[in-house]
Amino acid sequence: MADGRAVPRCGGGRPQSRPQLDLKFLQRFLRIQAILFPKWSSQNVLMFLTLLCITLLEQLVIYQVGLIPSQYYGILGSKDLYGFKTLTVIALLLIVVNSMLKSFDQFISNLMYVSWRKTLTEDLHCQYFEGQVYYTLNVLHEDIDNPDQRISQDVERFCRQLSSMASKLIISPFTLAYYTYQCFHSTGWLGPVSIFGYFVIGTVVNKMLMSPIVSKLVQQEKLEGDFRFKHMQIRVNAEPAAFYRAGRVEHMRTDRRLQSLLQTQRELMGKELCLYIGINTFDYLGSILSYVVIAVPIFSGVYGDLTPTELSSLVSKNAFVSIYLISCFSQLIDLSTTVSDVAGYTHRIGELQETLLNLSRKWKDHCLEAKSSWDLDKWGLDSSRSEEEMVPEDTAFLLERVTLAVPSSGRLLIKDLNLRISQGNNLLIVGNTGTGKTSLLRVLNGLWESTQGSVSMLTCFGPHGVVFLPQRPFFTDGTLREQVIYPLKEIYPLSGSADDERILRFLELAGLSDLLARTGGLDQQVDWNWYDILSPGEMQRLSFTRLFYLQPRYAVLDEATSALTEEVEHELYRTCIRLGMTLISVGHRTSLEKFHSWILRLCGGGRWELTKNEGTKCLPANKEC
Ligand SMILES: Nc1ncnc2c1ncn2[C@@H]1O[C@H](COP(=O)(O)OP(=O)(O)OP(=O)(O)O)[C@@H](O)[C@H]1O
Repeated sequence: MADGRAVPRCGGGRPQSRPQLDLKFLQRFLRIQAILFPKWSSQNVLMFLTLLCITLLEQLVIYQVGLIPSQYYGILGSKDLYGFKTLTVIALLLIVVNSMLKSFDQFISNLMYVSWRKTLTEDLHCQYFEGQVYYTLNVLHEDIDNPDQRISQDVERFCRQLSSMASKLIISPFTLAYYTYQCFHSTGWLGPVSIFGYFVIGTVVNKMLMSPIVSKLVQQEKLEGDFRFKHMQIRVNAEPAAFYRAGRVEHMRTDRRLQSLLQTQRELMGKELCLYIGINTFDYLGSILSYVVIAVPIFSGVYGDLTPTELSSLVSKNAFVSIYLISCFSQLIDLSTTVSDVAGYTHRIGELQETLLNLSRKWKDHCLEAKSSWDLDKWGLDSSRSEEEMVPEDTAFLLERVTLAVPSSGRLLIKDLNLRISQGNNLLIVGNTGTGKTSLLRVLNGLWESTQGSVSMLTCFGPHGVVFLPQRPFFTDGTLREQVIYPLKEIYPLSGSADDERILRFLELAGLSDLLARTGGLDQQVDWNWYDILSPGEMQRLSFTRLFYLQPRYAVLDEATSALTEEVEHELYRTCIRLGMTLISVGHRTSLEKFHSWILRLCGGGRWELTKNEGTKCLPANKEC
């Protein structure tokens, strides 16, 4: 049996279409935007307007700062001391205002980043934690890799990059419109048309250069997740690895993942190099284009009647507006690397959203079909069940001709199983390794679907219904009380000292009285990992304390005493029965048989045998077992 430190695999990843800057990207991007901006709330509008005002002011100040050098030339040339002092004061003021505006611009972008990250992550969490979606995604589903990394790191980077572009994107329509008008005013249609044409060419070239970057970035993020997962695996399994003296082999395997990540990063950099060359070429060609725009009317004789002085002043004026218009476009083109990053993260988040949506839809359909109480949000407090749904009163599970196979390989585990689990009829499930004992419990729990037949759970989860103790004990971070009452969020049904007394009594019954001294109290915050400080036996005892506390009508125990002695097992089982629980156990020890009135033996290949504990009672279809 694995201990609770085992972590799920990072996901294989079925081949997906190559992520590109295509329609799929646009769909995914717009879907994310719909989450970030569900409506124009007052907060969103205020943030947008503030950022717009700041960036507009910034542009104005930058323009004024840009004029200062030429004013200095004039003042110094005419040796105007008063003018020099005044201009210096103005320059200092403008610099202070400019730096403040820039800082506020950055500050607001950062606020937007936090707000977007919150909104997007919470939205993903809603779907991820709905029903058993996180289980299906991490344990059964292989469509996408590293969902944890997508929710944490990819969302973070997406929001960071998007916020860094925000102010430039917000201001660009205004500056483009203003300088296009100015350019048209100075150069006629030739200036704006040639600059816009140049921008279109630059965009097309950049798009071609960006597409391979997007797919490489998506690949790099997957390898980044796999590398981090490897470290997490070592972190949570440090002790077993150390027992094996596995440092060298783990070093080699971790390095292998690192090498593969670095190789992809190098390839990504190679592709980015082409994009950088494209961007820089566009920037420098743009500066020449402004003079080409001016040169055409000069050489075609449009300004033939102007004197050289008039012509140079006209050139200077026209060059300024066209250079500025080109620089507005260049700034947009310079965003190409950020846009390709955003596109990569958009694909990864989009894939996750689609998978989550798909799984949560399936889960809802499954719940509707099963008409069961598998909705854990109503944990133990399910009052929505109608009278008819509760019948038969004493039945917890009803299985009719259930066939069960391994989801990934389709290997047959159980065929045509009929079973009614009712109050007072304790059932022991036995069988060789891999015959499907835990899988049957997964089906009872609703984690796996049966291939054929119907499975009905006619009770709810929690104190009034059924509690599962999984094969791997699970502990969350938190106090001793939080471990005992898990997964209830607050104490139930008693409060205050009465609840404390119950917990202390059950800790004693489970043989864990000393744990209270170790933690320093029920509500003492502990900074340790429960898996590191408890032995496997203690973990199982603590799981039983939880069971005693919740005191359900039905307890499903998957090898829950495998790390304990037969005497301790005897005591724990006796306590469960004294507390009125009906037990469904999976186990290998014959010592367990005396607590169960029925024994279901799984024989592999779909065969099974159900016997009353005093004498064997084989069902005809399976009597060859
Ligand atoms: N998430 C999974 N994906 C694919 N196959 C799985 C998964 N979980 C279990 N299996 C396979 O299903 C089969 C039945 O597993 P199950 O855990 O039910 O065995 P078991 O009878 O409880 O064994 P044990 O006595 O060792 O606990 C095994 O062959 C196992 O490898």
